[in-house]
Amino acid sequence: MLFCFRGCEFPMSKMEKVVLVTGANSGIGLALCERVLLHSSRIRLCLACRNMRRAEAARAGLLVAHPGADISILRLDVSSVKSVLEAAKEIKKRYQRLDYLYLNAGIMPNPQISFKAFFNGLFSRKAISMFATGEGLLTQQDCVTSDGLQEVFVTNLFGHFLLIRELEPMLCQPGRTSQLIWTSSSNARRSAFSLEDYQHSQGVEPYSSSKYASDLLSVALNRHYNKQGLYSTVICPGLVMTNLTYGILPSFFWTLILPIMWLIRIFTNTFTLTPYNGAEALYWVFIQKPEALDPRAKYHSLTSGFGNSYTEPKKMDIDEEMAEAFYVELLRLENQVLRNITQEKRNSSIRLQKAQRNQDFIA
Ligand SMILES: NC(=O)C1=CN([C@@H]2O[C@H](COP(=O)(O)OP(=O)(O)OC[C@H]3O[C@@H](n4cnc5c(N)ncnc54)[C@H](OP(=O)(O)O)[C@@H]3O)[C@@H](O)[C@H]2O)C=CC1
Ligand SMILES: CC(C)CCC[C@@H](C)[C@H]1CC[C@H]2C3=C(CC[C@]12C)[C@@]1(C)CCC(=O)[C@@H](C)[C@@H]1CC3
Repeated sequence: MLFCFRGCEFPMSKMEKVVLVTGANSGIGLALCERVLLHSSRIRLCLACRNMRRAEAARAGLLVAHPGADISILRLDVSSVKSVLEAAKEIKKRYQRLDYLYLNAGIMPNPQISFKAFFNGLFSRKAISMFATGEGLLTQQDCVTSDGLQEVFVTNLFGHFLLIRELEPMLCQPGRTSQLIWTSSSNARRSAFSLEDYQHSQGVEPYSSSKYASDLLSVALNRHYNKQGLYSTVICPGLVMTNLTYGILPSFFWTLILPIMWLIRIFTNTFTLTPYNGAEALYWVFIQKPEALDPRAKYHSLTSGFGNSYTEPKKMDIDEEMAEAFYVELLRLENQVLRNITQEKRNSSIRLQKAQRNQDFIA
């Protein structure tokens, strides 16, 4: 099918926008896919997930409601450098453009609630903000990946950074804009982050640190890439019932206290609760002109006491110099991991040659 555009004819497929969502097989990512498909049938959607069985199930579910939609799946484990490099290669092979890259995959491993802090906070002036941000209530236990990186840092931030860097030529094309949209959090806190330990190997709040890191990085990316037509935005989905929150407290408990949470919603509009409501700001950003978005604002999904969803920007607590210094550190780390991968490849090819020689000798 041909489509007329400014006097020249392009095949329709070239006009379709490409949307890639990491961690798209459940929760907020999946709800976003649903909303994007409801908005337009003329998009090419790619679900980038670490588990192909779950990805296929999500794709099948979306196709039931949107038969004929262009939905593909891609293997991507953002915590593995090798997987990110392979996925980037595959994306470049599959698509000629990338209009929206949703950096949504995220983890909060082994969360522990401080009930003492919760009850102290409940009877203080900070009660509302405690419910909105979860500040001081949660700690996590992190671990180190086979690449030698802190798991929360690499999953929530660095794997995505590598992906952006690998896809740079696709994302920065003349005469066209592309958008990066980070699923950050109101739990992001400056005091949980330190430039000296940006992977948060020493602390107990890697989640908060990684989300603050994504806020910093987004500001730096805008500084470096806006001129090339690439725009970065951070959003917070609010408190949403997903596998992530079911890791904090069991799902039956959340269901049990649902009436209490509806009540709390009267005081804080951050209890979006459903993935559909949580995806509000991610979708809102999708339908905006990227140039019109504030690079220093976080866009929050909010839901009123009556259940109406809307998006509101709030200025972030970001220092430009710190954002820049962090960006430089990430570039350094990128160099280091890429060098390691090259070395590993060299070593394995030497091992292969050795094995071949041994084989020839035995034979
Ligand atoms: N729920 C909430 O209240 C809030 C969530 N967020 C953020 O929203 C984002 C989505 O989380 P949410 O929908 O809540 O939770 P889910 O657990 O439902 O979704 C997380 C998604 O990320 C994927 N994922 C995790 N690790 C990796 C990895 N290494 N490589 C690729 N994919 C991975 C998961 O895949 P798999 O199914 O295989 O585990 C899943 O698809 C996260 O970044 C989270 O931090 C922010 C604020 C509040
Ligand atoms: C609501 C109940 C009566 C009691 C629940 C207490 C806590 C377990 C929650 C209160 C605020 C919640 C919260 C989060 C997790 C669960 C709470 C601490 C998050 C930190 C989850 C992940 C995010 O990214 C944040 C936006 C959430 C902020 C609020």
